[in-house]
Amino acid sequence: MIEFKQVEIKKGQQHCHIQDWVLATHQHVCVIAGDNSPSLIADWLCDEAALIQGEISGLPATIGVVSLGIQQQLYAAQKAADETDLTNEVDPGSTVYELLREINNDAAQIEQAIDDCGLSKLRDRGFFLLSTGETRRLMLARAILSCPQLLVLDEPYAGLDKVYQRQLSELLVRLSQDYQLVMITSREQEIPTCFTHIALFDEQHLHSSFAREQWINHPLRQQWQALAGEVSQQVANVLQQARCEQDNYDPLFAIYNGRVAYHDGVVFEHLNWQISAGEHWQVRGPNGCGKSTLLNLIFGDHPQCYSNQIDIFGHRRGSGESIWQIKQRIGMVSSALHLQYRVNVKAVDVIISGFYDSIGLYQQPTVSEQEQARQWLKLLHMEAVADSGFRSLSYGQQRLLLIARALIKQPLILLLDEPCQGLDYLNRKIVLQALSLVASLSITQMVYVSHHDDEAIDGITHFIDFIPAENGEGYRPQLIHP
Ligand SMILES: Nc1ncnc2c1ncn2[C@@H]1O[C@H](COP(=O)(O)OP(=O)(O)OP(=O)(O)O)[C@@H](O)[C@H]1O
Repeated sequence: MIEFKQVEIKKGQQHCHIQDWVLATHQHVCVIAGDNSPSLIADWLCDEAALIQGEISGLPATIGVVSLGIQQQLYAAQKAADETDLTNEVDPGSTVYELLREINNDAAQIEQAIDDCGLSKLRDRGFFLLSTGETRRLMLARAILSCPQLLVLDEPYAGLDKVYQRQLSELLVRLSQDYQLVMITSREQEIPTCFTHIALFDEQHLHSSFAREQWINHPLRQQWQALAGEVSQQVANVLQQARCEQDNYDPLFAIYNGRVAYHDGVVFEHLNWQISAGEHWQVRGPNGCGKSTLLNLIFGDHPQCYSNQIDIFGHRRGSGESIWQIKQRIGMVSSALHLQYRVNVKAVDVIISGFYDSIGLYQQPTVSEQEQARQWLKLLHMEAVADSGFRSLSYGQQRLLLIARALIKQPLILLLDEPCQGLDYLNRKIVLQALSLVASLSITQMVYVSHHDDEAIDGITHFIDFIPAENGEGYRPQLIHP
């Protein structure tokens, strides 16, 4: 059995306190939290956080960890190995197969992990080219290949499409027969049957642990739900008050016969779509169908922007428009942006950087910009970390800052590519309810991506579904609207 006694784990400004916690060998524990503190356990297991007090005993010799923190580590290692700055080429990163072999050389075990995690078509694809869900599946395969006795999974469902969510649940049930599982999750709908116990964390402390059946009526759950309603309303109020006169465009964006393809095949084609005034859209479809690609075509960051016929805010893309003026009217939150945001500027400056569309802050902000950023920190209950470095914060706190960064400039279009990834139970509820208010009050127009049914945003009535093409080559869009 694993035992925590008077433990305090610390990383930067984050703490996790566990007075007394015993995980019996037969228990599979699901951790739910009102903050990101339990992620520090995963961080400590990867030498990314320090045990500054107490004792943790009974840990097995091999432990596998899947977390967004570990993914950031691998991204940093791959970037460090990237020497293309010298050669002026784009580095795809190590291939999926190389990254699996790095963990375990046994060919049969690698094949099993490839099969379990749906990586067979991706074995030769470079790390930097993988989509969000493809990267998550790679991280899971690496953890399984370490043959762990204990598997710690921090938000393993984040980024997985519906098919792989189901496959992961089945896989966890199978793995639970051989390994002990600890899963940190903000998604109560997605707790596989093999989890027998729940541990609740609140305000950086282990609050309680109990049998799974007691969760649904737990008082803390009701309390969090009420709090989420209150805070999300405050967020919507601030956005509504700050609203100023903006130019009107109709449509805001249009793409004609859109197509994206690489040397190894088509991602999607035949996309005729526009965002008309007042519409909010959700883009749906399996991992790798081109959702993030489409959002990057809107944002202007995709290399195939100019081989497509695109109109944005009344300009034909590529007709001499100022890309910065266009970007100023678009807010973006995505995992790719999160991974690229590797500078260690102060939390308050991360929010201000939204005004300048920069990663980091290189200009002297105005007094009004500074005041607005402070107001956001207050709303997010993050005033205490205003001057802390971005990198010293938890993944979820970083994500909240990036959401505020996208909203602060009152964009005409808000691109939200799985915005809730990494948020804890409470903040996920706050962000989703706030976005529902933002959509129904038409404060900005949204293009939203999520794979999770419980992350629906009220007010979104228009959908693009990417479905596999009949000829087996890539995906075809299907537009659904009232
Ligand atoms: N340079 C490239 N060469 C080949 N394939 C690429 C390249 N860049 C991206 N891809 C592939 O394009 C596909 C679309 O990627 P995209 O990130 O848009 O998918 P997605 O629908 O957002 O997926 P997810 O649900 O996992 O986030 C992926 O299969 C990705 O691996």
